[in-house]
Amino acid sequence: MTQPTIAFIGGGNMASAIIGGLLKSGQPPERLIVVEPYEPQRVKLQADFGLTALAAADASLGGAELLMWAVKPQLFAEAAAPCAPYVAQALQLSVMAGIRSDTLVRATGAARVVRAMPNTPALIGQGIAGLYARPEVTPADKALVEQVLAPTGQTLWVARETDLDAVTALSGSGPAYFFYFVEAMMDSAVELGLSAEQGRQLALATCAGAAALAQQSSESPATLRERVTSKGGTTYAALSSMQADGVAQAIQRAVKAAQQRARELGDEFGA
Ligand SMILES: NC(=O)C1=CN([C@@H]2O[C@H](COP(=O)(O)OP(=O)(O)OC[C@H]3O[C@@H](n4cnc5c(N)ncnc54)[C@H](O)[C@@H]3O)[C@@H](O)[C@H]2O)C=CC1
Ligand SMILES: O=C(O)[C@@H]1CCC=N1
Repeated sequence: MTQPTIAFIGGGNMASAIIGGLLKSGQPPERLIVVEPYEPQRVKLQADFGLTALAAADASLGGAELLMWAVKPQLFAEAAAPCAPYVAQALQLSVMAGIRSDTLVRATGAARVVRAMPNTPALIGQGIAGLYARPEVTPADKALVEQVLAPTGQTLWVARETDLDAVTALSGSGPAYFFYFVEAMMDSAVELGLSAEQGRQLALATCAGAAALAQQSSESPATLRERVTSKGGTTYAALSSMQADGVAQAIQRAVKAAQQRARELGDEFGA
């Protein structure tokens, strides 16, 4: 596939993860445009990627086939206004949480819009991004989006835009749930007399190993859990304690709270 010209509006964490992956996969840096108003971040982009970032939108955006929106949702309207004169013909790809595609269409005048919900393991090429395409998006557009995101990890298309709120709650925010669990494991390690570093090593190796086992095994996570749980043994004691504390229900309530907040963000910024 020929390499498209891609413009990023916002050159922060998420954009940098995607730019890093693109460059590694052979995208020529001269076909990347980044609009980034924060000077120290422009200097960093230059140092890390050899890119020259623009301080503000200009007519060079008109040469981009793909416009990638990677600003905070609160700043989208402000960021979009100066870009709008140049970008209506391009395919739009937004990673912004809570900016609905209708809002993007209104702000840019573009019809072809894909929304993505990535997650931070994208930084090491092990993310997963949920994707939603408006009906105007062509199969070639979808292939381009997959090509651009491939270096950051897996992709998963959803049929309805509202499904992205669930994706946000599962995999967008999910890394934070996992880190929270690891933090709690590390605190327990210290309480049990191990050092924090020993706790970190044991907790992370266990979680990484368990995740890899679950991915590679043909058995369900429930069956794999049962295999660890000897009757009357230590795991049984721990899982019974979790069950008595309603841990599964607490996780389900937390994920629903994230989904609800994603909906609210859409209402807030789509008005
Ligand atoms: N961090 C995460 O786990 C995830 C973040 N996202 C979404 O990605 C988007 C970007 O997030 P991050 O990269 O973490 O934020 P960030 O704050 O690292 O990057 C945003 C960048 O936009 C720049 N910016 C501010 N005003 C601008 C303007 N008017 N024009 C152009 N650029 C402007 C900022 O200087 C900053 O460098 C957000 O909308 C967020 O919802 C999506 C999935 C996961
Ligand atoms: O917390 C947030 O709103 C963003 C979206 C998913 C991860 N971070």
